[in-house]
Amino acid sequence: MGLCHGKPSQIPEPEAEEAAAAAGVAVAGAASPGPAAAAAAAKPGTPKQPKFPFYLPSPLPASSYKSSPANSSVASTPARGGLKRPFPPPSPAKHIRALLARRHGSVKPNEAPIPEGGEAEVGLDKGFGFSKHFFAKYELGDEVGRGHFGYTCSAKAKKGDHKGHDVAVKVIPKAKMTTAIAIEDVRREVRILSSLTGHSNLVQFYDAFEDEDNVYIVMELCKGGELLDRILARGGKYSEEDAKVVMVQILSVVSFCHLQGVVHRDLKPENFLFTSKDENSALKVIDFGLSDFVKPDERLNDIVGSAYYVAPEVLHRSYGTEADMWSIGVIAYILLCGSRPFWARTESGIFRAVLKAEPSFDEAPWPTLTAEAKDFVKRLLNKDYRKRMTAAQALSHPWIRNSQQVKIPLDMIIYKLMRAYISSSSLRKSALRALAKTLTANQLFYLREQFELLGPNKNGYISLQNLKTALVKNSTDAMKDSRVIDFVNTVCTLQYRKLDFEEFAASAVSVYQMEALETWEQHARRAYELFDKEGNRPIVIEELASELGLGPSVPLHVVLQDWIRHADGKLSFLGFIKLLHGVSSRSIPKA
Ligand SMILES: Nc1ncnc2c1ncn2[C@@H]1O[C@H](COP(=O)(O)OP(=O)(O)OP(=O)(O)O)[C@@H](O)[C@H]1O
Ligand SMILES: [Ca+2]
Ligand SMILES: [Ca+2]
Repeated sequence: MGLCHGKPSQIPEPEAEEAAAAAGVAVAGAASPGPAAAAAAAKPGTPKQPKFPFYLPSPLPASSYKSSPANSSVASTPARGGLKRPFPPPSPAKHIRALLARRHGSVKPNEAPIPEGGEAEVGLDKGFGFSKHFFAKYELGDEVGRGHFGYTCSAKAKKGDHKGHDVAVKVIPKAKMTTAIAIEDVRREVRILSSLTGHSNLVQFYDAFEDEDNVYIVMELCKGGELLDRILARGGKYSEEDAKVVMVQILSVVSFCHLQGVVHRDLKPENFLFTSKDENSALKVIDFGLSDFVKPDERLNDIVGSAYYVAPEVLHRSYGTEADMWSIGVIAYILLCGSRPFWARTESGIFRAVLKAEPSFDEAPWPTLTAEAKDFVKRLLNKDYRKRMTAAQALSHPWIRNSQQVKIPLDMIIYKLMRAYISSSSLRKSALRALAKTLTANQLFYLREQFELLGPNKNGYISLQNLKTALVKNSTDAMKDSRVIDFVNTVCTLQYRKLDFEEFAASAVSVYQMEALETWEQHARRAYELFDKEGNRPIVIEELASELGLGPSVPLHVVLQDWIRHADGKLSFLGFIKLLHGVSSRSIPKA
């Protein structure tokens, strides 16, 4: 395989960055990050950041970034304390050090060589059960890219279905698989990539091979380079219209993965490739090396991903598919303004910014961008994952929907919300029904699309069985591994009457997401008025306590006195809001 071998494509970052890293970066008002993040960030210093060929070489001190055209519009999270520090343009993101430590058995800077052999490897089974005949079927060509775990070459198929065609081969050296976790990750990467099929924005998997030295993942060759290249080639910024074209493709494939129960966990511009050099070329997601299966009601806890793109709840070690939506928010922010929303010179500084700092929307070009673009990004970069848009909701957002032809996909959040609704008391149901009556046309658009996807009968009703039918229509092999179907079965077996659109809307509205709206107060007040007219009634304290999951140790009369109106014993506005949230709000701490 003489043609395709590792070439040193990564050059260290400017020294100025390292010096600042050693000095540490101040994030105004930064409280200490969660214990997990603190542990991950415990080591001082930052590994050398690889430099991208398009990255403007800057031997100048950090302050002179300002004069660089690529940085003229930078926003600065750490600058909130007073010091203005424009950000350098995006560069390839490093994986989180805690993740690398887990995989390689010790904390090492990104670029440190992985020891070949050694104690950690004793007894590791590096057999994958893949065919051993890669070189009989393919002729390896030039290297087309590389990452931390492997390098990718073009290759020509010598026989089989793709005979004569160029393909891409990701070569993952077994010498790099020094822990059982690292091996398991490669197994999962192949399993996920091979089971997710049929989406036009997902790189097509063909085959997997292995020999003594490597695993070879054969897939469709994308000839158009990484999204990061194009962002940098454009000097960092996309027009809103161009950014939407990129966003639609990202959201479409990510919504597909999420419905299948796969969370990517490493969404960043380096992991999206264009199929050709053409301006309008399709975009494909690659690199499922950190992906995992996740059930809709499951929380993952390993710290995984790349620092600039990692969601706050990942650092808190409790997350699901919403973590990918945060990363998409970071990508959208970068596309629109050319700089990273959360930036610092050290990993721990980035984590502090992610956990505590609000990205700037005040500096150029934000004031010149549409209110809808800003709203779109803000609703992805919400630190509370429960308030963040899902991929299907983001596709329904007016910023996207008003100018792009998009097919709204089925959204698993609907299933989760419906399950909670069905097991709620009739009092909470009527509170939600009042809230649903205040929904705006935009919000109703998304819900109507979801209702249609569930296949209502000619009288306009759906039964819980429709939830299963709709999901099965959209399933791939990945769903078997993710056990999404098991979750949906638990919803379908609940006993409940058929729902018309009005009740469906009440069952599928997310109170948390509505709280994130600027107009929330108006929605809530209006809904309370409606509820007061139609659903409010005198409350027995014990009933309310059980509705809200308050245990016997809680002094009910003290806690609940603000939630009940003294004049008539009915729910107060505060009580109404508590009721809307229901029991689940008590089990999850506020972010
Ligand atoms: N199908 C493909 N067609 C063309 N180039 C590809 C393809 N797959 C990967 N590449 C190139 O190889 C690079 C490395 O691939 P990949 O991201 O899968 O490796 P990795 O080692 O897991 O990366 P990371 O360090 O991000 O974890 C990509 O960034 C891209 O430039
Ligand atoms: Ca990658
Ligand atoms: Ca990877």
